[in-house]
Amino acid sequence: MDNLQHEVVLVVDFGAQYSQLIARRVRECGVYCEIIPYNYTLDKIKAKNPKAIILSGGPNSVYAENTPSVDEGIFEMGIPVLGICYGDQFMTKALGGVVAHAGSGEYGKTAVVLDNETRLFSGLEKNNVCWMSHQDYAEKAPEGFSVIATTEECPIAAMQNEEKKLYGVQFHPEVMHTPFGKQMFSNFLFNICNLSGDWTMSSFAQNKIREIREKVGDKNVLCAMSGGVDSSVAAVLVHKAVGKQLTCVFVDHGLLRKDEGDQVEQVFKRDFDMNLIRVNAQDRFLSKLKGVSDPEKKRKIIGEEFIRVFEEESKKIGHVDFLVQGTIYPDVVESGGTGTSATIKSHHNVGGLPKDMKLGLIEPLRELFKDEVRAVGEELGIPSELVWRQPFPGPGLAIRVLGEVTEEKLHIVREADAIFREEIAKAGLDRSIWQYFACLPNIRSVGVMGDFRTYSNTIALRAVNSTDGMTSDWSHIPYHVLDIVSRRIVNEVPGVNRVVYDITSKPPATIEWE
Ligand SMILES: Nc1ncnc2c1ncn2[C@@H]1O[C@H](COP(=O)(O)OP(=O)(O)OP(=O)(O)O)[C@@H](O)[C@H]1O
Ligand SMILES: O=c1[nH]c(=O)c2[nH+]cn([C@@H]3O[C@H](COP(=O)(O)O)[C@@H](O)[C@H]3O)c2[nH]1
Ligand SMILES: NC(=O)CC[C@H](N)C(=O)O
Ligand SMILES: [Mg+2]
Repeated sequence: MDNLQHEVVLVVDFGAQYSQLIARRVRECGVYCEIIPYNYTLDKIKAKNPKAIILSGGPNSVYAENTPSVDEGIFEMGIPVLGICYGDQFMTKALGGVVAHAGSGEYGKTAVVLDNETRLFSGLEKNNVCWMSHQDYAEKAPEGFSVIATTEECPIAAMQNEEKKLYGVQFHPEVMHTPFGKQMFSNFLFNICNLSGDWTMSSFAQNKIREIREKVGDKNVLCAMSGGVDSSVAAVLVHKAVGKQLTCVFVDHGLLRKDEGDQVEQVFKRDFDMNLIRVNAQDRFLSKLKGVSDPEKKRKIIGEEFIRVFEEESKKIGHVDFLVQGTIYPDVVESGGTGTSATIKSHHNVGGLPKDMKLGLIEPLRELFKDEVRAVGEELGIPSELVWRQPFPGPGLAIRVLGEVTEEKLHIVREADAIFREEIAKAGLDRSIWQYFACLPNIRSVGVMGDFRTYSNTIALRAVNSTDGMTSDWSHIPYHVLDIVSRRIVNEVPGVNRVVYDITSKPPATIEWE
């Protein structure tokens, strides 16, 4: 993102589970926000010209050895700093206060008394509820700080030094369970930091288009186009920037849903005035995946094979320098790409990329969450049917067939998935469920059909609600819909005798099974 264009707030990530939620809350207020790892140097931080810094929570204790710390020079930059939980404890210790292990921790919803005469809590109810998750606490605030919130267990639930514009809260305003969190962020950004809120999707799109045009010049660009939301939005941005220098390449890797290849081609030709090449690469992907059952290996093989296809296509076009991908922020976070987050799974387009790649990458959506991508899509006038299409992962059915991928298993999961999608649409639920699909868990079990014993496959159905794919709840599909889906799958898909419904949220599970 070009920092010169927007006011920027930085979130220093101390390894919290939900640093990205802090960034979301800030962006929801119309302020651009980026997450940086705690070991960023002061020079690098200053180069981003932040208007404020927020310190995240984290699993460590500040009084232990070798715990994450950020350059304390940030407290001297003259910009407002807000510490959250571990971030609050870090600030307390760094500025001469005392942090200790509390007798008992506080977890979950907690009653809190706020000083609503302060700028941070202005307009809020004095007796309020916040969400806590800590076992350490600030025993003594640093000099110059006053206490502005308390809970029963925590004498310093929030503190401030107005003169230095430093603020700390022990609770988590970024989670929905702190109902006043959003207002508190807004108070911080607008009352305290005096920001204007200049982050809008239309300014984002215009800046990106200009940036891409400058970067590409008169070179040629190839766009990895899946027919999904992210790559469609990325392609339209790049097309607006460089027009005919762009060629889109859609790879049919044999891991697509039923009839998807033809549908993508049709929709693309109908809705976009761009060049599209469809590459039929079913055999080469399947042969590379033969005998491989480890999910991370599968992802990396697919990621690499995608790039090899793009490289071959770019040679055919001649003089292609850049590859556009619809990579979005959660792909980067989950692939361990922010520097502090753990690798959950290597998204084929980030952690799965080969090291010796020759094409330069253009990823205009790399900092955006899914809902923001959709907002950009609407801004650009992309048809809403496409903008609101449910996500489909690049490695496709290969990560929905657990274990080794074979033609036969792909056929089973593809047919089951088609039935599930058809019934969801019939029930009018296709817009209200964020993502829904069938998966083949590689389990066989005993059944009885027509008086015969069967020993066949289980299909697992998964349906979730989410806004950005980072967290999700399983969706409460009515029983009568599940009932018809189950009966149809067992009756119509040979090789299946059992259907189960996945009722885990994310976390602790993930949306896809691999
Ligand atoms: N079959 C494919 N052919 C070409 N490129 C692909 C294909 N599948 C995925 N990609 C590339 O990988 C990127 C990431 O895939 P991902 O599924 O996250 O995004 P998407 O398909 O564009 O959107 P959605 O999340 O809505 O499915 C895509 O944006 C695209 O650049
Ligand atoms: O393009 C992609 N390449 C991948 O490798 C990949 N893995 C997961 N997903 C999609 O990301 C969202 C979050 O999925 P998980 O909870 O399974 O991590 C869900 O929407 C998943 O479908 C992927 N998309
Ligand atoms: N959520 C957090 O940031 C926890 C901070 C610290 N580990 C504590 O237990 O108090
Ligand atoms: Mg996709």
